[in-house]
Amino acid sequence: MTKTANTPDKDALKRVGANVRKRLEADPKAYKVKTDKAEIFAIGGFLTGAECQRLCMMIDLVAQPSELFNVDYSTGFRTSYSGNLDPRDPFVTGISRRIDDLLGIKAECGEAIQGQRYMPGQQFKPHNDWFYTDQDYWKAERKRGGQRSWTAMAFLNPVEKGGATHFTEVGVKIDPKPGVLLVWNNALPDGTPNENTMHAGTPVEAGTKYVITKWYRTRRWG
Ligand SMILES: O=C(O)CCC(=O)C(=O)O
Ligand SMILES: [Fe+2]
Repeated sequence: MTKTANTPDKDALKRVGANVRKRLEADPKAYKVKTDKAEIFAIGGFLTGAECQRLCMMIDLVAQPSELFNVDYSTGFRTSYSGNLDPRDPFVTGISRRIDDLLGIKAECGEAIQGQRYMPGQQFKPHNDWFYTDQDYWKAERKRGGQRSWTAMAFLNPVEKGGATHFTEVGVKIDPKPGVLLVWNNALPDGTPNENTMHAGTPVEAGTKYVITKWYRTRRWG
């Protein structure tokens, strides 16, 4: 078998990686994390304070234990509460479009925005957002959009203590700061999954942590 056959969506991941990279590198608001292991960018002030507050309220309405209500493929160590935001809500649609525009990825490739809330002691242990294509779940995911390309994640509130996003292989910890959007390429420039994107939501020690995440597929999602 060829390498491409072993790495589904490789060419598409390579193409979207290059497009998004070019766009972010030309964006003065996007700060690139200084590492050659992964493509990670931070955009400060992506969401206003009012938008963050509204999103936190919406998350409280939909949040359910992540491990019970979401098929979590990559880890059994996700103790936060989470839930999808209603994609038909005009406010949610607006936020979603802004993320699509920032990255220049077609809206149809984006999954529904997921909200997540961590209380003290809760965490999301180290995992990759890309799918392991040798696992059973891949049979379904292959047909509903395929491999994940980029991830966008925004912090919505200040956390009293803990709750940093830790890229364990890169060795970078990003403290929650409301309105900051993190985006990263789950693939390498050649379109293969990047093991160095392993990351964790470290335990919240005091306070509550709210985030939204939007994962993009290489093809139309759903
Ligand atoms: O909460 C975090 O810092 C990480 C969240 C995360 O890894 C995800 O939503 O995929
Ligand atoms: Fe993740």
